[in-house]
Amino acid sequence: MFDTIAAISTPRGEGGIGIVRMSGEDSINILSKIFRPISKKKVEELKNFTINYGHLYSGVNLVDEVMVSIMKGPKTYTKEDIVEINCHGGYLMTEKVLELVLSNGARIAEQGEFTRRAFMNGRLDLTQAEAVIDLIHGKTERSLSLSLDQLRGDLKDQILHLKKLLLDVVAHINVVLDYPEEGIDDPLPEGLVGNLKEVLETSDRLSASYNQGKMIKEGVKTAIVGKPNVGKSSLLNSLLKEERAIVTHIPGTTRDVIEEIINIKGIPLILADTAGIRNTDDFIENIGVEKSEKLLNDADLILFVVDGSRELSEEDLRVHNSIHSEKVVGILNKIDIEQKIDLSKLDKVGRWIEISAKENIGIAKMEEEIYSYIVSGKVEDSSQTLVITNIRHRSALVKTKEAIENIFETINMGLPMDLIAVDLKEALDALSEVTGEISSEDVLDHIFSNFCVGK
Ligand SMILES: Nc1nc2c(c(=O)[nH]1)N(C=O)[C@@H](CNc1ccc(C(=O)N[C@@H](CCC(=O)O)C(=O)O)cc1)CN2
Ligand SMILES: Nc1nc2c(ncn2[C@@H]2O[C@H](COP(=O)(O)OP(=O)(O)OP(=O)(O)O)[C@@H](O)[C@H]2O)c(=O)[nH]1
Ligand SMILES: [Mg+2]
Repeated sequence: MFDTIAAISTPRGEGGIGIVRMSGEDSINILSKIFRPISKKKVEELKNFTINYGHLYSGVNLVDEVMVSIMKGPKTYTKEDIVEINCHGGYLMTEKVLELVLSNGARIAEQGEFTRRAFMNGRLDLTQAEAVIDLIHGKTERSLSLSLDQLRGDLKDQILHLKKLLLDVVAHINVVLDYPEEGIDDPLPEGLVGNLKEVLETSDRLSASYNQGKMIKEGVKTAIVGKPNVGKSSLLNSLLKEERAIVTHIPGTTRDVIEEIINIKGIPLILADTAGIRNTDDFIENIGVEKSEKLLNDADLILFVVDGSRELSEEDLRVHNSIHSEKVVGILNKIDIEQKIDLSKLDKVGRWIEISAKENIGIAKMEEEIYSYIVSGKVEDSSQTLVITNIRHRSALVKTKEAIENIFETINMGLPMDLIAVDLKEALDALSEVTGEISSEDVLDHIFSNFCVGK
């Protein structure tokens, strides 16, 4: 049995209501020391799954007028007894209510400790617990919907299904080993080879889905680069539909990196407008240029902007030389005025999108093209197929896949079947890591430390 924990579960600051939550076997006893229901009933007599109006007292002193939810385990969020005190919101009031339960026997909860208990007590598996944190951090509709699928248990069910397929193979091998007359040298039955194939295909598909999942969850780091004065800041402003960055006719206007987030069809783009890249004697501008070049390397996507109304220059070529062709989209700006540029030397750019940032021409089409560029080949319809968003899951699924590949090698070489037992165990262990059936304190500490207090 764990001790009784307490925390403020609502955000700090002023709000209509604040919730102080307790979980553990002492919760109701602690409540009985501080809560007087208006019904005059004793706290112990209050019915399970009720919400009760009354007052909190510290000794004889009134602390607040509250509503208290009583939920007795095991059918609760943590499977333990839970008491939720709904007090008046406000920084000081919620703090005082928390102090009151702490001074009556509860201990302050660590980050994520309620959800950790839900996991330890078996109400959630680790993928579901991770989904809870993702829900709280989720910033787009699509990331919320992936987290909700995971909280519902979609990934857990898939992993348990894969484990079941492998356990069938394990059972067969154990029989062969126990009764050698079955023939260790006989090939694995067709059906069980099918099991292994399914595990291989699914672990491969799921681990590959991480690229898409990461993009939906964390966004695409997008750097807007180009030589000075081509219209990078104007482009940022037109994507944001807001005059965010300073635009002037003077080259070298932007010095620092300006970061803003936009959302294209549910995928966050973390846009960075950068200083125009050129050789300059200006000390401050030079720092900006260095930052721009660093961003070029870190970005998932580069919007390389050129000015169509001017001839191609050495400065354009310098930027062109420092970009990676796999992640660049060309933006041909200023198409509203006479065109002079020859793009043929900029051969790292596979696709050019024509716009006028100043006159707002081609912006919607550009968003479409950027979207299709970032999702090309990477995104399936994520409402239909399972997508993972967590690198921990990906590493384990890659381990699974590799273990099964080893098994197929063993089979193809016609080696005795008992040799695959080790790889089977490795695959099963990796799958158990995903669901948390196998987990270390360190891994759990790491996962739950990303939670909010009170979750
Ligand atoms: N006030 C409040 N709102 C909240 C939560 C909470 O803990 N408290 N939640 C916290 O994240 C979320 C809701 N999630 C919850 C998940 C499971 C259970 C629960 O009691 N489950 C029981 C079944 C209860 C029943 O059968 O009626 C169980 O699984 O055994 C409660 C809340 C969002 N809103
Ligand atoms: N005609 C025309 N002018 C544009 C267009 N886009 C930007 N400009 C003008 O080009 C000049 C430079 O624009 P900025 O957006 O500041 O260019 P930048 O690339 O951010 O420049 P630096 O920050 O100095 O690197 C301004 O005078 C803009 O009004 C366009 O589509 N058409
Ligand atoms: Mg600028």
